[in-house]
Amino acid sequence: MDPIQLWNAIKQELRKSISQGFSFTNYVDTLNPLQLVENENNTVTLQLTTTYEPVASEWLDTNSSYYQAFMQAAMTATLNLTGKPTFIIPSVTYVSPTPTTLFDLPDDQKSETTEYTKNTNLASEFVTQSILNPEFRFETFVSSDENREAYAVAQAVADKPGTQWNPLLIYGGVGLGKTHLMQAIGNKVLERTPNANVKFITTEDFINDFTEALRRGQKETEAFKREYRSTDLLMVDDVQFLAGKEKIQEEFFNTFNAITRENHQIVLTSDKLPKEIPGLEMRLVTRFGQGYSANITKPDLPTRVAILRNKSDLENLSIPNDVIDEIAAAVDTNVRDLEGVFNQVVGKMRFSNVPITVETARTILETMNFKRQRAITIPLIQEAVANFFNVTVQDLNGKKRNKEIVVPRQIAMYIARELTQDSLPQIGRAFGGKDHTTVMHSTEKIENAIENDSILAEQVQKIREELSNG
Ligand SMILES: Nc1ncnc2c1ncn2[C@@H]1O[C@H](COP(=O)(O)OP(=O)(O)OP(=O)(O)O)[C@@H](O)[C@H]1O
Repeated sequence: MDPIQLWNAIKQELRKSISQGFSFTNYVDTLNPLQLVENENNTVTLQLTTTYEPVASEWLDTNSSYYQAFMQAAMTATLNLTGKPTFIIPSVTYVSPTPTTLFDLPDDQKSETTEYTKNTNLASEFVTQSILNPEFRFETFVSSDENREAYAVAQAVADKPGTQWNPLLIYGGVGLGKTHLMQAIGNKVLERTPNANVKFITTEDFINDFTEALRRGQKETEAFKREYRSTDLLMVDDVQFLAGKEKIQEEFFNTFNAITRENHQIVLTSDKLPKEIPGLEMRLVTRFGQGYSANITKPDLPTRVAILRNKSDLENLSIPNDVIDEIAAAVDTNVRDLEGVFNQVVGKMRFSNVPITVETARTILETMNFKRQRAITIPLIQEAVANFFNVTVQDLNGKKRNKEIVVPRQIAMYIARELTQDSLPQIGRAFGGKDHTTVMHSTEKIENAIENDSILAEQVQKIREELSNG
């Protein structure tokens, strides 16, 4: 097979699964076929090159949607070309372009890349380049009760960065849309002010960049500082990973101060409130809390249905309502999982002739280990804890202060915090209208006690198992 002919056939297939515009232009059209290499295990590697480093790193990730889409497309393309599907593996290598950064591209190519966040002209080559996902916009985010506050304040920040809500901290469990909302701010700011110095990075990038700068010496450390501190909008994902890293926290603190001093904007995400992150220095806890902290919780069933419907409309697909209901009812973990199942269903629609019915959806759900399962709710936790300690649910929700009741109540609150997405005030209300500070105090107490009390740790574990076994 000729690599160029093969690549063109694969590209044609990829056009159907990778959204047109930015994604296709950057992640597919910028690749050039080099050669085909046959491997020992009957697979063939298609070597491709790109002059964009971020594109190459995205293709390195075998879990990325581009990589997955490629595998499917290659099967169909080889089937069309040769009559039998062949297992083709993409291998994308970065080659240095003559113009050295995306921003040195000729003007006619610049417009295609404007959605890349612009780093400063000073961009040191070891500092992580920031890329925004162009699909993470306010328009593609389904706003519901669980994220309404975060959505509203994110829009306010995008409209007037560096004014009132600084920093904005978006916190909540995995896969609930924190990064999406954060990048929506970046995309909006860049749309209005294309020259703004907007930087999106993960906490891990910050740690790696700083460590690398230190390793390289003083000049590079200065360059690192200049680059990070001169941003107009700095977005840092997953700041809980700063925990326990003193030197990094010090640098982060200084970066934070330098940016906010200039009235430039910082947006952070975290899996919990800063004061609940063990090993985060008090001065950072205070700084992170000085702007606005907005929580995102797990979407309920109607929201999950709305998210799937929205995705299906955006991609111009006609997925039957009962299929959407089936998926939404079974996948109650987070939006990322919901999208994972949705993509499988879309893949089935595109690559096989099987009609998408509730039955097909169920098979997909089963292979992905999702079945209509009972969600762990606060009432279920209360019931399990009450049975375990031989007290009543009324006791847990009441006001009695004797140890036999107080400890199970604290354990129930602790497990509710751990296994549900409910916020502290929601948990407080479910326990007979207790204040959120009582819930916080109780969960901290159990969290600390568990470390030294193996009996307590075992009791909590048994209740967890009881709950997950249903
Ligand atoms: N309300 C929503 N509307 C539309 N899409 C959503 C919504 N919430 C999440 N998503 C989608 O779900 C996926 C996961 O979201 P995202 O990456 O923002 O999660 P996260 O909270 O940052 O997770 P993590 O903590 O694991 O980084 C993304 O593809 C995002 O677009």
